[in-house]
Amino acid sequence: MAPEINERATAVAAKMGVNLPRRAYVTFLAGAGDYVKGAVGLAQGLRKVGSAYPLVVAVLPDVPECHRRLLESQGCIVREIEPIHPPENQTKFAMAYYVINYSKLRIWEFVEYGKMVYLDADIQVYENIDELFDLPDGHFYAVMDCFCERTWSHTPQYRVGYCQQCPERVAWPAAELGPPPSLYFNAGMFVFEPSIATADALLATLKVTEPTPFAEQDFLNMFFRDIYKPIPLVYNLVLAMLWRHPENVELDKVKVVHYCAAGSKPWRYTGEGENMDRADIKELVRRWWDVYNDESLNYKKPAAVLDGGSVVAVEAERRPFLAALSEAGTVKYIKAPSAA
Ligand SMILES: O=c1ccn([C@@H]2O[C@H](COP(=O)(O)OP(=O)(O)O)[C@@H](O)[C@H]2O)c(=O)[nH]1
Ligand SMILES: OC[C@H]1O[C@H](O[C@@H]2[C@@H](O)[C@H](O)[C@@H](O)[C@H](O)[C@@H]2O)[C@H](O)[C@@H](O)[C@H]1O
Ligand SMILES: [Mn+2]
Repeated sequence: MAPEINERATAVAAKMGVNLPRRAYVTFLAGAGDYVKGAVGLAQGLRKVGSAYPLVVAVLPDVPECHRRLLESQGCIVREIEPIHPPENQTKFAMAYYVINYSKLRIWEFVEYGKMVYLDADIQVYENIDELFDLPDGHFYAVMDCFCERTWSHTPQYRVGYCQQCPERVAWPAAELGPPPSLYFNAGMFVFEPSIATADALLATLKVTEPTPFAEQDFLNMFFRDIYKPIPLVYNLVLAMLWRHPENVELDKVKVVHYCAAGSKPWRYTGEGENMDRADIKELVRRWWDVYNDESLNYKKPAAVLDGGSVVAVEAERRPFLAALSEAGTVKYIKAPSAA
């Protein structure tokens, strides 16, 4: 079912006193730069795989009007969020711009949705992953990260060569360093349940938590440690896995690709940078551009539009689902507007 119909079905069902669990994908956009291409590509990718749920884009105030209109023209639901700044301190973030990523935490306030799947804007979805919404409530689902890239050089695990992706390669030196680190997820993709109580607890805890190099990713790992459940790597292929742990990757089974390795953002890709001249990276970048450039994936206005609270369907697009609702008198068919 197209996301718009799903949205409207939920709205109509709610009017009938039936509460369908509202579900949506959500991404985060900051600044006036080129990450908007990532968000547009993600909207098209989700459409290409037939996702039943809409894409919400949480935008910081510095996202320009033209980028918001562009996202809406691609069927996205644009929601402005207030920035979140971490406590002042001298932390050197792994990437200076990571400081803006704390604002991602605002998505817990999107309580009009019962369950959401967060995806970074540098992620692309190549196979339908709607099944993630059916994972049992009460847990935080995400894919385990890798500690082998230089971005981890500040950590003890990097220094001793330990990685959770292959704990048998170098055993954790418990005698010297105490218990091994808990399972740690990449925060570019996760399944969560919005809640004001959780949003308040996140903000209150952040106020008294020292920022660390991986910013909100470190913070989320600390906050959700007790309910974190790893999900298969097919849901978030952190590109470095291709050269750090190829034995853990079956590329033809991967559903979601996360272009987070330095130099791999498709809209900035030049082929320069470590590992960027690999054939698999070139192919994944090409696939991203195939979706981004596919005009047939552009958003088409839905057949059913809300008109002052009731669902009005355009005759030309009589759809079984809407026809059923029209029997129930909840949908009124109107003549298809003549082509402008
Ligand atoms: O200038 C920026 C930088 C980051 N982001 C958002 O913040 C997310 C996290 O940053 P990034 O993906 O670059 O981090 P990485 O996964 O590469 O470490 C991005 O995917 C975007 O959704 C953004 O919108 N504008
Ligand atoms: O703000 C911290 C960011 O931390 C994560 O990115 C990292 C992490 O994956 C490392 O393991 C990689 O080595 C590194 O390349 C990559 O950038 C998230 O993808 C991103 O959404 C965001 O939370
Ligand atoms: Mn990312």
